[in-house]
Amino acid sequence: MKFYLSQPRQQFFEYMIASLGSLIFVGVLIPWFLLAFPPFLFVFFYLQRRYVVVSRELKRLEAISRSPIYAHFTQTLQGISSVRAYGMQSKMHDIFLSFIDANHRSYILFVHMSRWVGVRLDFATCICVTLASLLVVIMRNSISVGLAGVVIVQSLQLTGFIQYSVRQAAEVENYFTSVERINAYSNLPTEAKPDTSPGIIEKDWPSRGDIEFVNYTMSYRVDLPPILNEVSFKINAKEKIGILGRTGVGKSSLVAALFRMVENEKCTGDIIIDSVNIKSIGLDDLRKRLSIIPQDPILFQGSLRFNLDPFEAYSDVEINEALERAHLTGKIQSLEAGLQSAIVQNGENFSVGQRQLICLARSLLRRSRIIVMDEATAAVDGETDAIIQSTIRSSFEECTMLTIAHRIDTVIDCDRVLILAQGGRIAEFDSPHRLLSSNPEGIFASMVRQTGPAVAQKLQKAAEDAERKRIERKNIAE
Ligand SMILES: Nc1ncnc2c1ncn2[C@@H]1O[C@H](COP(=O)(O)OP(=O)(O)OP(=O)(O)O)[C@@H](O)[C@H]1O
Repeated sequence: MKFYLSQPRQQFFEYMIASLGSLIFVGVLIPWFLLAFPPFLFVFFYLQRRYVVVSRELKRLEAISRSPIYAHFTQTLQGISSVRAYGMQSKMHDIFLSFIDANHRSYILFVHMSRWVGVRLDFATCICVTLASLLVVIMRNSISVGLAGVVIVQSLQLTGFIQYSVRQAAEVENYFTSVERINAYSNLPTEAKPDTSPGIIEKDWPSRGDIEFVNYTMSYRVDLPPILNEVSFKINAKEKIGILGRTGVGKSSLVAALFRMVENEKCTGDIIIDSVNIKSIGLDDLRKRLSIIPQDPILFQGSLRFNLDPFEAYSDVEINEALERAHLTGKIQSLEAGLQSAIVQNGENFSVGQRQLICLARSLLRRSRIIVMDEATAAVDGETDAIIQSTIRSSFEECTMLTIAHRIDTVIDCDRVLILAQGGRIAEFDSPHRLLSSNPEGIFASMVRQTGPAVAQKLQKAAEDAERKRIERKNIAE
């Protein structure tokens, strides 16, 4: 920005002063030139105005059509293994070329426009210099040969300077489309303000961890149909809830609603956590108090320590303890720099399983009362899944947990499973054992049956065991 704005401006002033000097010089020697010059000035600026009106729009179109090229290129690189696996190389190549074509349509017109104005400015310059030369010839008796030469050179310089100034002024205006784009991005509608919520929530909110959805409806945009439809259910503190449903029924949307990721006029109803309506508190407050271990674990470029504790709120001892509970101590000890080890963009120097465990350690460190796992073990091997499950059982006993699962065995020992059905409504919500025994024709029972007789039997046994343990725990607590 500095380059585009300051350099042309500085040059513009330099050239204006030089042009003025030349004009005064030529005007003193051949005053008739002063009369002939203003129409040329008018022609120069007329051409500039005509040029800018079109070139500015072309530059804008060129800039807008350039972003998809970079985005497509980056996305293709990131997903190169999937592109190769599905044999989509030529399709991705064709899409890339179509983006380049779209960009070049405006770019070529922009170059043509520059030539259009260039030819006309050159033509006007030639006429102006020819006129100055003619005036010198007419006045040959009153000025010396040397001065006549200087006049022609100065008039050449004068028109050259003015032509250059006209081009620079147009360039500045064209480059301002970049400023306009930055402005457009900074004025995009943002999510709700992350203001704090003084007096509404306690310092340790949510201290119990019960969650209630009351007639909650959610649409991603006002012009789209609702994904969640008048959903109402209550999760008690410390309960472990499994969320199941076919792909696309809105399991992740339920989590998005809990974190207030989507808010518009078509999102109605309430979500209450520990007697506080989450609508009434600041986003920062809400999101800091909940933890999520997402499907695609996110790590940032920086040190491992920064990824675990970006706000430097915890000591190394606490961080090491969290890493130990997440079964990561061995891995960290094998790294030369320990907690200061570098993590590259997207954490690609760690396997997906290790990234999941780092996210798990992050949640352990924050000691949130409410933990959400969005198909957290979808992309890990059985061994890492077992580590994660055992860490969850031992470390999150006191937390309310919502687990979006794709494997039924991940949620079979949950206190209750919530089955979402098409149309964004709750089809079933009870303990796995009760759903299997009292509703054998239900969705959950049919999901279990689909795993095959041997696995279904195992699952049924696991559900029974979990139910028995739960009753025992309840009796002890009472
Ligand atoms: N950002 C979005 N904008 C518009 N529609 C969306 C968005 N995210 C998801 N959807 C749509 O909402 C519906 C529910 O998506 P969601 O991801 O919540 O389902 P899901 O049950 O979690 O699916 P999966 O098991 O595949 O993860 C889908 O039809 C999806 O296309």
